[in-house]
Amino acid sequence: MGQITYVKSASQLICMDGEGGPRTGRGMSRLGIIASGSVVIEDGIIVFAGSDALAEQYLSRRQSEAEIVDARGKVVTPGLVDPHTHAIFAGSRENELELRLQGVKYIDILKRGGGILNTARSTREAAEEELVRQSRLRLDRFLLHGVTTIEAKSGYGLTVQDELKQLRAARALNELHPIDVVPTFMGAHAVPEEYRNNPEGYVDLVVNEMLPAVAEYGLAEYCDVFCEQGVFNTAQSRRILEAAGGLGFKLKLHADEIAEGFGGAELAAELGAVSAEHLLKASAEGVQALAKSGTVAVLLPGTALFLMERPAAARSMIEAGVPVALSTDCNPGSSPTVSMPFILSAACLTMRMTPAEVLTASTINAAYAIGRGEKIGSIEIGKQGDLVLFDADNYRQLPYYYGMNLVHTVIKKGRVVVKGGVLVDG
Ligand SMILES: N=CN[C@@H](CCC(=O)O)C(=O)O
Ligand SMILES: [Zn+2]
Repeated sequence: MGQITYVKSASQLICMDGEGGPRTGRGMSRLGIIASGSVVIEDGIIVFAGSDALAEQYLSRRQSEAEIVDARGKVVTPGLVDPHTHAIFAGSRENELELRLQGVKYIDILKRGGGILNTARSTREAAEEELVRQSRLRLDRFLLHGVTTIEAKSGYGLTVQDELKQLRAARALNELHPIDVVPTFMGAHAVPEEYRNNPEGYVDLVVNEMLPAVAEYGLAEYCDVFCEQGVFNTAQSRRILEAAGGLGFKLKLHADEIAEGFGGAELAAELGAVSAEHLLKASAEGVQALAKSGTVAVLLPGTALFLMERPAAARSMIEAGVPVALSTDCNPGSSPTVSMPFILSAACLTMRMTPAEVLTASTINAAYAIGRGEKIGSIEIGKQGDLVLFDADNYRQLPYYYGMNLVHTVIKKGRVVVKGGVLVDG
């Protein structure tokens, strides 16, 4: 008999069950709510989800003692999934907030050698253990905000050795922390200072040395590129992503964040990328292309807010049939937050997504954005036992109480890792 966790009598159990594949259109509003619902997890896997009465019947047939988690008065959702982070880094950049408040543009800070290049300096300087130490604290904070899986990109090393170091840190954290970390190689995050006058030379390095090394050590599942005016153009992005695809990486793209009509969404769709991310300035054609290719749009309303920019056109994307996911974009420059609950509020308030849509976008659709839709993102038999218990009467309160953390309990693979809003030791 296995280890059983019995999450008992939630006022609302948000199952997100029933459909294979990421949700689109009206499907994003179907939450699969069970009032007075319970979940049974055995050896980390969900073995029952349904009404309290049926849960009692189910458990009466089992011999094992169950650890009971009282969910009365709580909303229970799948563990939140953050499908776009740059969470493995050293240092911080609060000085840039003040620069931007004075009117300096984010991209101009990068062009002056700050921004991503600033974090690249501190990340290169940090020993691997120090990188793990600083990032681990960030992962603890993610967990306290109900996040049980994150994607994490490299891209603050920008040399072969430092990119590998960052990805090894991600792997170490995946092993030592309850949060699952899905690694993405993003050597093409910025052109480092030593290649300032030879950007093509840096693209050669990414293609000929970094990608093969990352593949050889099995350090990343995805490859991503910052496809943007003044960073990597569409031809360079295509070259890198095609090489990555040839080595077996799945693809992501930072697309259409800053420049209007740069063609990032179109490129992501054409290359069959799993996700296209940011999309603040995506063209109408680009949005149609994403709908056709089934590429998940990972939207980052916190970043738009923090950069004081107009957010992505989530409503048009949902109407066009694009599967939409949400993310913090946790990074030290454009979005220094780990709070998915805040992102849910921001998505409602700045992009007019509904409370039901933002829950779908931060669970099942976010799981599909990182290729984990069959394993996490919903409360269904056979899926991983990752759950969050919120101190709320109903799911609409989650984005409503903005800027508040209502997370009470977090369960990862059947184990209680946050209780009463506090990390559980061990
Ligand atoms: N835009 C590119 N990359 C990150 C920001 C990284 C940074 O500023 O350190 C983003 O997704 O927002
Ligand atoms: Zn990003």
